[in-house]
Amino acid sequence: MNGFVLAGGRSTRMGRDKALLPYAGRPLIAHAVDLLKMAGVEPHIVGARPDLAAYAPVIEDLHPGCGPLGGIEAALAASSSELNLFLPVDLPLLPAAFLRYLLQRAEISGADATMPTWGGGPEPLCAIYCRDLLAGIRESLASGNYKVMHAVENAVRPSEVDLFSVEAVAATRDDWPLDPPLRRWFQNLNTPAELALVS
Ligand SMILES: Nc1nc2c(ncn2[C@@H]2O[C@H](COP(=O)(O)OP(=O)(O)OP(=O)(O)O)[C@@H](O)[C@H]2O)c(=O)[nH]1
Repeated sequence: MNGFVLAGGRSTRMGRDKALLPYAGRPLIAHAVDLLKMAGVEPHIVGARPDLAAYAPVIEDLHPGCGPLGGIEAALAASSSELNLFLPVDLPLLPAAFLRYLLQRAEISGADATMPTWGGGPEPLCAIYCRDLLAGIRESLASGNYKVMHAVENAVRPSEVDLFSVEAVAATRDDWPLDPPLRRWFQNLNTPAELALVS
């Protein structure tokens, strides 16, 4: 299975490139690529980032400037896998055990999209998408709608989206790590203040 770190963002809120931002002594991109490897998927980086090629093969967006949806399009277009795991570059506290669960869940359910919700909201950049979503995603891009959630809903029938609550699943599992605590797993680092909170 292929895994993709979305790394083509502009990091305007952080004020410096998030992919190369040091966290626990290593750049965020290194954490994200290692997370994919620990989950057992083949890592790739998506975005106009030839400077990150030492970490994993880089795939450039086919339609730059469309945000993460442009990265998802390029990844699905290049992928040889039926199922594809996506991760943003700025979630260093997410445990590999959760990604392994996500993969297992997608393989068992056969859903076209497998997506966690956390704190009541969907996490469409930390999700598994079937390659067949490409056509629907391209329709959204062509119509100028770059919202990932909208594009996924457009690309699949609701019955084919497996949207599940991380908190509800966590309550049933005793093999998920307690450190970092669940409330921090999806804490993405958008601003210097958010970075300071986890440093
Ligand atoms: N491939 C690709 N990835 C993107 C693009 N825009 C954002 N991303 C990635 O998507 C994830 C979430 O992006 P955000 O943090 O919301 O956006 P950002 O542009 O990095 O940061 P801001 O400029 O502060 O909004 C990050 O991992 C980004 O690197 C894009 O145009 N192409």
